[in-house]
Amino acid sequence: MRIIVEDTEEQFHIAAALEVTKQVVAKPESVITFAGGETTVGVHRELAQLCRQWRIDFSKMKAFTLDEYVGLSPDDPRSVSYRIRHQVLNPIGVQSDHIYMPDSMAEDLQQACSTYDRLLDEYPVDLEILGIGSNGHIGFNEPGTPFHLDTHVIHLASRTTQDKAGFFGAVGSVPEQGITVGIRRIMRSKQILLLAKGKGKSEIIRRALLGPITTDVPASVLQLHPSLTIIMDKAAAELL
Ligand SMILES: N[C@@H]1[C@@H](O)[C@H](O)[C@@H](COP(=O)(O)O)O[C@@H]1O
Repeated sequence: MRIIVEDTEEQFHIAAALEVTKQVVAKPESVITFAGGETTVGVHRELAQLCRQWRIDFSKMKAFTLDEYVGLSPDDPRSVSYRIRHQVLNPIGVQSDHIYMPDSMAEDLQQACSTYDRLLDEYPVDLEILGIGSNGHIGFNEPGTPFHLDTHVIHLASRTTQDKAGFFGAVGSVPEQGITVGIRRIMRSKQILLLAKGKGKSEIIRRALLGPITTDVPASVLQLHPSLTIIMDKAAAELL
């Protein structure tokens, strides 16, 4: 496990963006999974900036989204897919036919999960970018989710619904379900980049990295990954 702690939020964004850039410079046809949430917004901004500044070619890479709210279309500005495409994938010039997302509008969600798994089988992930929920979730793998699942549909934990209430305007407006790449598949990626910033993540980061490996804290499974990098700001790392 490689741990990088940056003094400021700005340095955190730059360090994380550089990590992604290094991957693409070393292997232009990389397959990368992107995560939504507030943590990655500044990282995506920096990636777009690095791309503009250094003319890095991201056009050969393939991008997957880690999760999505069930019932939100990719054209809905609140969807994970919309935000990731507009924050980062479009600005860095990832080709639209190189962008994959789970079909969270499908009538048959199980089928949508299988389809996504087949795509992920076809394009093994080089770098998985993850945030962490305040309850330890990665993607939408909420506490209690078995480690052996591939892409699946879950009910959001009440803690997650509360955390996302601000973004959606009210608790009642947060979708009840999510579709997410499962932990088994996350663990198959060649490299994992876990990102955390802010004091609000410090306790769960301590439990995830130093506590027992348990489904109660889904991110704790990452301790078992052979190529895990964690980038944090000082506030998120303060209890380590
Ligand atoms: N499912 C997403 C995760 O992919 C994200 O990493 C996490 C942290 O979100 P935030 O960065 O807003 O704290 O929660 C969300 O619900």
